[in-house]
Amino acid sequence: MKITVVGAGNVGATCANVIVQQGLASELVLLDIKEGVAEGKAMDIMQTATTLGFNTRVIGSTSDYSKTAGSGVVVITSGIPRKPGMTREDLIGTNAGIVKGVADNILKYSPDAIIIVISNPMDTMTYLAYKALGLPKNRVIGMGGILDSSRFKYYLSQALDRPATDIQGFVIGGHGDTTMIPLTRFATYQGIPISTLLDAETLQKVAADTMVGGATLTKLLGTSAWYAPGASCGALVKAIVLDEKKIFPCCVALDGEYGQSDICMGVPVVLGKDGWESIVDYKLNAEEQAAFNKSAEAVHNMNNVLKDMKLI
Ligand SMILES: NC(=O)C1=CN([C@@H]2O[C@H](COP(=O)(O)OP(=O)(O)OC[C@H]3O[C@@H](n4cnc5c(N)ncnc54)[C@H](O)[C@@H]3O)[C@@H](O)[C@H]2O)C=CC1
Ligand SMILES: O=C([O-])CC(=O)C(=O)O
Repeated sequence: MKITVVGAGNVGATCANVIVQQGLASELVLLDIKEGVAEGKAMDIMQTATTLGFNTRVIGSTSDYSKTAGSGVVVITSGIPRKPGMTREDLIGTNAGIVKGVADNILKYSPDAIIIVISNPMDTMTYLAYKALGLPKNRVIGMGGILDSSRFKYYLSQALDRPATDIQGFVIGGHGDTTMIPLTRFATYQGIPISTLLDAETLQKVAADTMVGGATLTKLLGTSAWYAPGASCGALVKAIVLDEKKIFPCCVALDGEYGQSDICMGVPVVLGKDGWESIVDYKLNAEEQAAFNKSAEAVHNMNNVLKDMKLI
């Protein structure tokens, strides 16, 4: 399958590298507006082919969307990242216009593509892509929940002093410092409920650390993270390309599920060749549903900014 990654910065280039190293694409196009950067990174990745043993053709493009024609999956990472002290929501003024322009161009050349949105504020950028493109809802997916869940499992593994790969855990809701919802009740260590292994105070700290996981990295790095975001996107692409039918929390258009409509938010979905194929109902308790509703209110408020910007 031909895959395009728009934005050849930290996240886009990492994501492209993950996709190529796993042999998920026959051809991968990396596109950026910065003259020569996508071409340079594509060439650099291609020069790992003999060492790592892959045969994907990696092509760089400076703003030439004709090179992306016929892509089956398109990942959108274009836009600015936050700096320490900022929220993801602070990026909307710059990134909304960028995402809208990119999405329009992508659709012209790849009308059948499944779109994965990464640019922040991701829930609102996914909603923008969904509304602006008019694609079937299963073909627009925001990446956030899988990353937040990997951070949740990381913090749980630190608290338990056990490997993160032996831990299951999901984060749903918005992809914001205050809107994400680590589902502590559902977290398990090889089938054992984690609530029986860690005290309530530790669990609360794990949830709080998870929610500000991106901000913590931004403070350390001076810009936001890229290895885990790139790997997370790679896992979503893999599930689509290989029609895996795996469950990942992704930001998708809700139509009554989890009590919300006219919004894109993180819920567990089954991913396969058609994009997200169904939403899994975790049957939230009253407290979890209240948190989900509060999260949705904040996301709706951000989505309304798109109307003020006359983008939808
Ligand atoms: N959803 C998630 O979980 C995550 C989202 N992000 C978001 O992803 C975005 C990218 O982050 P980074 O890669 O770290 O930033 P970066 O600054 O390293 O790269 C962004 C790239 O987008 C390019 N770009 C800007 N406007 C463009 C346009 N119109 N067309 C094509 N390319 C364009 C820039 O030239 C730059 O190379 C940010 O908005 C960040 O907040 C980052 C990590 C995780
Ligand atoms: O923290 C940020 O701004 C980037 C992001 O979404 C993440 O790493 O979760």
